[in-house]
Amino acid sequence: MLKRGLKAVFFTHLPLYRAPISIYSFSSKRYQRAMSTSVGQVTASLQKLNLEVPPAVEGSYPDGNIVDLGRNYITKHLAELTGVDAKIVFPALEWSTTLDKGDLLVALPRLRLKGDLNALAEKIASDFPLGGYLSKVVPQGKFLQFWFDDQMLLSLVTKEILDKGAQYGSAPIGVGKKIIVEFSSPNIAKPFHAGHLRSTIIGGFLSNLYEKLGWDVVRLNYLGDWGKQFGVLAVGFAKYGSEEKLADDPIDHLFQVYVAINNDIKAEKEAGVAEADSIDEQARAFFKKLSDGDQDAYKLWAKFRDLSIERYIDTYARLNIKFDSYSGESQVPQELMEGATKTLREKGLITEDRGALLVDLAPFDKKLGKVLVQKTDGTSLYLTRDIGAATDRKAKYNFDKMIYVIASQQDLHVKQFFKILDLMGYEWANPKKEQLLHVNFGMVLGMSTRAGTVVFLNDILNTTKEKMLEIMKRNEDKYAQVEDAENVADLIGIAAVMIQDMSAKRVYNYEFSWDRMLSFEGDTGPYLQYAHSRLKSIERLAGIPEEEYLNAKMDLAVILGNEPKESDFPAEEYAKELEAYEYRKQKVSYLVKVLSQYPDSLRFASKNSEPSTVVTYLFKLAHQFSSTYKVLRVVGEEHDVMLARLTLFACVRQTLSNGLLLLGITPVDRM
Ligand SMILES: NC(=[NH2+])NCCC[C@H](N)C(=O)O
Repeated sequence: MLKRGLKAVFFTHLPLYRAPISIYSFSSKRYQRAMSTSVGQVTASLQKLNLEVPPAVEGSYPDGNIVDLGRNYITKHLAELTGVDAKIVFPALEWSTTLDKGDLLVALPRLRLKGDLNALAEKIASDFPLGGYLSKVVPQGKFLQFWFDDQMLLSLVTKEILDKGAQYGSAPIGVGKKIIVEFSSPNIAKPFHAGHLRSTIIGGFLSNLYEKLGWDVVRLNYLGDWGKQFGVLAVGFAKYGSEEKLADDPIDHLFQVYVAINNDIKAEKEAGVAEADSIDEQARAFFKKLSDGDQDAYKLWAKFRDLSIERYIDTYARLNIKFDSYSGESQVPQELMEGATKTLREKGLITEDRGALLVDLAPFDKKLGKVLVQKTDGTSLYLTRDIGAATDRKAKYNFDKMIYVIASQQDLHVKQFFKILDLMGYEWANPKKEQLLHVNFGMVLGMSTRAGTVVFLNDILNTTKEKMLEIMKRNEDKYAQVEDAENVADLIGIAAVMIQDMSAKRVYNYEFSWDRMLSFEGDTGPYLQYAHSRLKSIERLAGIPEEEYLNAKMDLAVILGNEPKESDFPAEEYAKELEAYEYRKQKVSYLVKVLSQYPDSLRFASKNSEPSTVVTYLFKLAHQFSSTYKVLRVVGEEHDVMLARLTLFACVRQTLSNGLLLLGITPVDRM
């Protein structure tokens, strides 16, 4: 099953680097605090390498991001050579689209320079001090390409990765700020559908990401645990419920009960049972009792909820997700919803229609239309509960930012309640403040498990695991060697589901395909897991203690081996040797470049709330590793060469591991 033929793609595309200032927006005081602990370390490394310490442009983070260090260096000298302010130069330094176009580039028109820019590009390129940071500056029309010095990048990046370990890539951007990430939010007694799956995966990732960027993150699950459906469930439970089954598997049992009683409701409707005697009426009456605070009704409801949550906790743990709060629609204080309608009324935004209360949003935005905020019987609505919940959270947590991870199908709903909060006059709901954010996503097409209906996340994960085990068993010899195959299958399966979900931009729909996602070839979760386990095995097979190789001196000449000398070879062979050497050199150089880009990729991902940015990065890293490893063997080389190569691959493994964990995937060491 474990094919060696991993695809070698080395010119994968990177997103263009744009307007970096906004993603680093933190006050300079906070920045100073964050910087004060680590500036010494970097300065020391730079001095050792005889590199000048360029001034840190506000918003750069040279300690945790070597590319930023390079940006600062280029900014300083480009500002000097052109007379353009550093504040304009820094954000104009963009990522190159491919690794063969250098590391950073600048379009001179972006510096607002006038005159013959082609000639100016030539002049700057020839005057630019390389200073140990750069190997060359190449003019390309009105553009300048900056190439980092390979040895500089190798020394600084590997040191950075080894020093920071699991923290490589993090930056104190959000220190002192609080963010609420609301995600997953399934409905009790109803199926856990693809929308919940995606919300769980994307929300889990965003929470981890913000944490890595220094934010204080509150993970919040807003359960669908209120509404008439609980009346239906209570009536159903009296008829079909079993305490034993409830205790054994509450999520499944409640769903079965819900299905059974809904069938009865349907049958009643068809038979034309009188409203007063119907299940529907009993359900309504139960929910009314519950809303009015009846103790017995409350106890039953609380039991359903508590038992369900207990199960949720275990399943989310399989995905390394732990919620700080299981809130829900039931938890929204009545006063807050009443207060909201009162405020809206005072602002003259409420219209009444036969006892129901409406807000007309059309004058502000045609597409938002008219919305119901209170029903005739006075009970609340999904929308009103969201309004109340948001104000409640602001009071409780005083967040600086709140993200809702909800499917695109609810775009309108979210726009409506965001608009109402804004109309109510809350500063934090003002769209200009960008404190409320809806992270939406497209649909999953064709998802079903073996059992048919997806009742909860567990079903999806169990089915994936079974399928993964089957695939693993096809290779008997390999399978016999895997310890704890069940667990490994589970972890690879989870990676398969997650990577499939996060590979493309989140707004797109995708087709759920077992075959594709479980494949070890192509850009899949199993492929990334395989890359990680291979990296682990390199270290294992070398049989050298970590303490020894993690202190190796990272010398490019040692890693590459001696450059072939013409005198040592017959002419024909020499050409071949030289070509192989150059190829190896390019591979290593690109691998180090990719390693250095990890911190940037996290910041891009946070800017657009886009997990695919990190997934794309990890594939690029895995491909680059795979093609480099082919020409850079470890075992059998001289000791110091082995040590240096091991260190390089250890850095790749650390970065891959950090990225996988960030996505919510536990990397496997053997498979
Ligand atoms: N604040 C929110 N409305 N969050 C989304 C809740 C999703 C809802 N429980 C559903 O399944 O559709």
